[in-house]
Amino acid sequence: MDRNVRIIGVPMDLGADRRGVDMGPSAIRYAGLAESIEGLGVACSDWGDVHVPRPEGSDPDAGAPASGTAKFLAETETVCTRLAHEVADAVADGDFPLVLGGDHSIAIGTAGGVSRDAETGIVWFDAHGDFNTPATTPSGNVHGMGLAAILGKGPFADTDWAPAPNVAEENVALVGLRSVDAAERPNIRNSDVTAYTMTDIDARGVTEVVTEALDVATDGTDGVHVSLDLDWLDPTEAPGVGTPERGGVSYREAHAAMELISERAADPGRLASMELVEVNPILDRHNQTAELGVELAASALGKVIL
Ligand SMILES: NC(=[NH2+])NCCC[C@H](N)C(=O)O
Ligand SMILES: [Mn+2]
Ligand SMILES: [Mn+2]
Repeated sequence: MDRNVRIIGVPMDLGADRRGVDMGPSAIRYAGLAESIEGLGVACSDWGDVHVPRPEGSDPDAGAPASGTAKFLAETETVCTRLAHEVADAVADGDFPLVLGGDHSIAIGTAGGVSRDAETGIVWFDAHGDFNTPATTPSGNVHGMGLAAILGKGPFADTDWAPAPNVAEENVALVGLRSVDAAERPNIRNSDVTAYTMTDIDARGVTEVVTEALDVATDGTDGVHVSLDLDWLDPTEAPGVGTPERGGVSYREAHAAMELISERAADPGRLASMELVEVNPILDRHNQTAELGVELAASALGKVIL
């Protein structure tokens, strides 16, 4: 990593059903994130947390579109707008934003900030598509809608805060899909994002799939945002997540993917930003999932075995 890393925490849990994911940033810091980055010879500064309102006293239906459901959408807008400013500031200062969630709804803020003045591709590592809209969501949870919001799908098209300013659908790759809701499936199929399921990884291996995903995200863009939902990994490796799904990638496959990202982190199409989301310490075992997040971030930022 050729830039200073700027850590930005977002203790957000309003986009998910399971409380506790708001403690993710603390758990990841406690697992030694800054020390691990500095150990690579990369300068690192921790800018603390973006303020997140408490759910108590908030009206979950405020801000929801006229048709459909999206819980705490008004608060999500506030948090993501703040985060987008923080991320855009970091980029303008020449720093590399490393965002710690929080639930995956915060990706709307990260993507909005990093793409403010730059064409940005996204590699979205996730068991889920996060491609629901308020019209198709089975849960009303915005963490299942983040990617659709970034791409301005459904009612998100009519908002000025959700669609990322410079992200083209053609430059978005989903990697590791294995849980897609029935009504979410056509949203993905009818879009121009490239989706790699676990079946693709079974058949072709993680190296080939991630190499191709990076081709998608770097083609004609200024940089790539890596959005890493820890439920991308198998729950045996990452038990501390709110929506675990069996059949995820292994520990070694995850490192292989991050090492590929690091190799491709040079201009053009360089690594622009990264986020670690969905770490829930209440559901974790001895902070295993937060520690894994730290390890994977280090691999993405240049850590090698030898
Ligand atoms: N970022 C996540 N963990 N998303 C899980 C989404 C689960 C489900 N598809 C929903 O929309 O409610
Ligand atoms: Mn997920
Ligand atoms: Mn997700």
